[in-house]
Amino acid sequence: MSRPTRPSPRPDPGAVPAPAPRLEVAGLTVSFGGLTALDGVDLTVGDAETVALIGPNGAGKTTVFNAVCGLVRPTSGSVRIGGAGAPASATGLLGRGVARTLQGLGLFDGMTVLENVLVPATAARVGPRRGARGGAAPSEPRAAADAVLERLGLLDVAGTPVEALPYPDRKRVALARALVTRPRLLLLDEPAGGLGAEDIAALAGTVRDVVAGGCSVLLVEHHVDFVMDVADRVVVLDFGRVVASGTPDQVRADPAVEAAYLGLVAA
Ligand SMILES: Nc1ncnc2c1ncn2[C@@H]1O[C@H](COP(=O)(O)OP(=O)(O)OP(=O)(O)O)[C@@H](O)[C@H]1O
Repeated sequence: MSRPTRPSPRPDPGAVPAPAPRLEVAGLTVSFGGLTALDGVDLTVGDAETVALIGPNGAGKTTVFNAVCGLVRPTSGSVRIGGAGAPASATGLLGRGVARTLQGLGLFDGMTVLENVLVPATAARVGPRRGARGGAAPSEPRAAADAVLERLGLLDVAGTPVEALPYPDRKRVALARALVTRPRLLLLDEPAGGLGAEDIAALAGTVRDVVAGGCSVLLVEHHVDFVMDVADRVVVLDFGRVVASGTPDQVRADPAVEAAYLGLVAA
């Protein structure tokens, strides 16, 4: 005897749809000629969440960032920021509330600390889509720049040419330049690289403050202790594939991660 079929539930027309994740990467594959740099990567970053992307050199971490920023085109798969496709320009990213720091810092030598930080603050104000991300574009670039320099302890060197500063201070300038636009999604490429223990502890505090303010963070980092300290979730890449993901404790205990990465770091 066949069972009576249960009517499928009808969608509730009054239901509020769940908000899209701040960042959703689905099935992302990127090939450079014959080299598959990313192979079906899935990754999400929720509201006010810190996700770390780790893996050995060449695993594909920076390529994920570049795809999120629209700098490399996916061979297949998708990148969605707040539910919409990745913009293809720097001002488009600013308008969507995305900011990024670079491994190589990318500061403008010959310009002061303040001038460096004013560049995106001004662009966020005059960009074509200001306010499109929900209204956080700084209304007054100078005030926004001063506020972020004070927050990061850089006010005293605001008038100093960036190239005259020691490396840890230049790294903080790069972070200030990203934070001045009050991003909703912050991409940090090796933020702890080249820093000593004291600066790494300060950086961890800044990341926590930023997240407490509602920003989501995706970071690429080789400094495992820093990652385990600040990340809510960790995604491990190896040869362009996700080999593990979970809380820091889950990932630390995963033998595949030990084999692919953590063992190498400890060695
Ligand atoms: N524009 C490009 N053209 C050709 N190959 C590239 C390009 N960008 C990256 N690759 C290759 O793609 C692979 C992934 O590189 P990617 O820089 O994303 O790795 P990564 O995990 O960020 O490494 P690292 O930790 O050293 O920064 C590497 O084999 C790299 O040589």
